[in-house]
Amino acid sequence: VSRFEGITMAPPDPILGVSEAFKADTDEKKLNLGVGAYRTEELQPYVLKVVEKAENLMLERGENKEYLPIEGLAAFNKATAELLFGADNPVIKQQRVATVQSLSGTGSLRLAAALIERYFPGAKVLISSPTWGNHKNIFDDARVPWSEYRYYDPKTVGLDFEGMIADIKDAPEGSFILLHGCAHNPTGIDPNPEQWEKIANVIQKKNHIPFFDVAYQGFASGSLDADAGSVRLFAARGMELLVAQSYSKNLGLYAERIGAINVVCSTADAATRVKSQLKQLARLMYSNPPVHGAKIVANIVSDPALFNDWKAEMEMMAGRIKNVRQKLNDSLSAKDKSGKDWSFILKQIGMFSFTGLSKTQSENMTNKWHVYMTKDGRISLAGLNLAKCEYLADAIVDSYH
Ligand SMILES: Cc1[nH+]cc(COP(=O)(O)O)c(/C=N/[C@@H](CC(=O)O)C(=O)O)c1O
Repeated sequence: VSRFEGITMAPPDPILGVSEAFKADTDEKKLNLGVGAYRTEELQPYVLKVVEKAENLMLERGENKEYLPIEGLAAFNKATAELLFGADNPVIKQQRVATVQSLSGTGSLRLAAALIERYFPGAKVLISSPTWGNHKNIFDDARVPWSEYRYYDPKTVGLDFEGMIADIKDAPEGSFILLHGCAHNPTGIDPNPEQWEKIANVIQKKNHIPFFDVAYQGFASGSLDADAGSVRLFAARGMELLVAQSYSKNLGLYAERIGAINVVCSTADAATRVKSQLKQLARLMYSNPPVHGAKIVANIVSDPALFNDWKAEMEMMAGRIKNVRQKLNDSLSAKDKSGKDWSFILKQIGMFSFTGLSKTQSENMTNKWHVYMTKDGRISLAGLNLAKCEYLADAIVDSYH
């Protein structure tokens, strides 16, 4: 008998497991609205043209495969912090940001969780209810206790702002508050500027530490600067904060695993010490990060023409999703005789729509209509095209009532 007999079968991942089930489905009507990955109108994965251009330049230049430093490619770390805060931001000028390239958003969150576990014993993280399916796994594995703050209000299909503020206020002083910088996953509902101000007030008042997860900068609104607004608002108040970044969605570098963890400290000296400890933790986890994605980002951001190409493609991707939102809303309004208001589909931002479909109804979408989505009722509009909106609307109306 095997020595590994005691290892049981793990359940499929709530998000990535949906793609596996989709692939196994042979019905040609099938739709994959599970994983948050951009697809074209032809429902094909998309390699941004600006990425191909950057890679061709890199091939011509010839790149060695030497280890990167533990903290990653210096040119990338500079570019990623400037993209997030703006090159002329005081936190950049005063060298108060500790930036470490890591394995995309997930790796950055996990590295930050290890730092919290090691240097903030007993501190807990507050995460939104609902939130991205992997947040809880990451903090559980790092043995960082978490609890939830109210976020989604099913009655209004909007933000439960009062509940959010109350829960953040009630948290033990010095808690880490995990915030989605833009394009909240899975709800697609973001606080408005006034609400961000109030969120910053309560966090400052309670001496909490803001911890942003920025996985969609530029992808939500099409503008890199607009989507960094919440982070920059908190930084402008002189708050110390953490930000995990990802280039999976906004630059389509999903499989390159390129991202970063940024820790804004009140002094440059503290930032230096924080960076040194993040390096210790990275070394024992994966030693050093992959070079290819870092060079793509650094080459694009440092070349004005490529940078402009990227901005144009981000606007194109964000625009396609907005078109799909409009068409789906129109199809639902035309087909659903119940008078239900579907306009929340237009108000939500980013690649997801939180439909309010229950677990059972979501399962009906898959079993009867071959529409693949996560069991929390989230659909990724990035996996939808105009031609399929009618079909999806039929599936939703059938499943809803
Ligand atoms: C909010 C958020 N944060 C971090 C990540 C991590 O992505 P990375 O590729 O590690 O940078 C994702 C990915 N979200 C999509 C894919 C996934 O679940 O991994 C999703 O929600 O479908 C997020 O939606």
